[in-house]
Amino acid sequence: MGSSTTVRTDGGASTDALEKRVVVNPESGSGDHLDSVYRLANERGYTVCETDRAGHAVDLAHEAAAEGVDVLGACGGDGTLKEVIEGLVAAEALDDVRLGVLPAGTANIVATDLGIEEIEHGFAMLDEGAVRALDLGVADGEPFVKSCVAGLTADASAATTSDVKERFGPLAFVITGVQQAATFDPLDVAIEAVADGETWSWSGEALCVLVGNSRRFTNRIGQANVEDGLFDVTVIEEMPQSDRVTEAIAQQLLGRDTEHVDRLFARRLQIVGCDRSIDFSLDGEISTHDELDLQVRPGALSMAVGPEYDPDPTD
Ligand SMILES: Nc1ncnc2c1ncn2[C@@H]1O[C@H](COP(=O)(O)OP(=O)(O)OP(=O)(O)O)[C@@H](O)[C@H]1O
Repeated sequence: MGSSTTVRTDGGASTDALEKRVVVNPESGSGDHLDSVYRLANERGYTVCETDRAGHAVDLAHEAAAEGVDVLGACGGDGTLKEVIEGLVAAEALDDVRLGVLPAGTANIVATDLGIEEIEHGFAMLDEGAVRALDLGVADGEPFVKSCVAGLTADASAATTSDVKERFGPLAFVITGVQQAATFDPLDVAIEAVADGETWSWSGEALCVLVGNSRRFTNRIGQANVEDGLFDVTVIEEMPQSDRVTEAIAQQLLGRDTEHVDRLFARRLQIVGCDRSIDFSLDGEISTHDELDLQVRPGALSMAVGPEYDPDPTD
């Protein structure tokens, strides 16, 4: 199967003859999904491979590709999906595998963005739903689907407890971020972005740089356009403490542009830490870099989506 735009919708060829597998993280979310995953997988002709440690889904996805699996479910949260994609990238098998997320994590942000409601729905969409060619983000060779975040929110996302994540979902990161803002040391960064042949440069003190692939962070948080070949980039400048909560509320809840927030679209982006290395959160996984080069691989993922998925969400 290639990565053409809409590969198949309801009523297309049956998946019965295809090799189908699920990679499942038994520990993700509330950790009580394994029985139903085995039952559904059995009913639908999928083999199941369980992870037994962090990072294991990378190897299992790589093996699945090497063994000729055509349809692959990633069952867990955003971290498990990221690892599965990493395995497919390493196996150079993105073009050969139809991928689906079977949400069993805590926040399940990517599943929500793709309109996949829960595990059984994920199986149904993987077997019978539409498959779209979605952009993949790559940061210094490492793939990500949802976002790459530098600064305040990277700290916040590492510090956010699963209890808070469970209660507030995507807003948890913002809430924790605002709580931490008082003690946060801003980033001294230089950013260079390219879109449509034009270069945009910014340097100065920022609270955070938010690079969304399937996710946007400003003008109401939610799904970004994940088929436009562009990142949705937000730079939140250092600002007086008194403005922070007001601007967060204006951006997140009221969907307004504000003075200290810059937003642009880019297909390539370089972020350099000028006075120290920067912590980046790549789909929730933290790593430290002096500089990071981000690129979009347009339409690289063939992913099953649900009926609520919007190929072109408008502001
Ligand atoms: N068997 C395992 N034991 C312990 N950790 C595991 C195991 N399998 C995977 N992991 C790790 O668990 C981490 C969290 O998984 P995941 O992100 O899928 O779930 P979550 O954090 O509950 O959900 P979300 O990311 O949607 O909030 C991942 O970083 C993954 O590497």
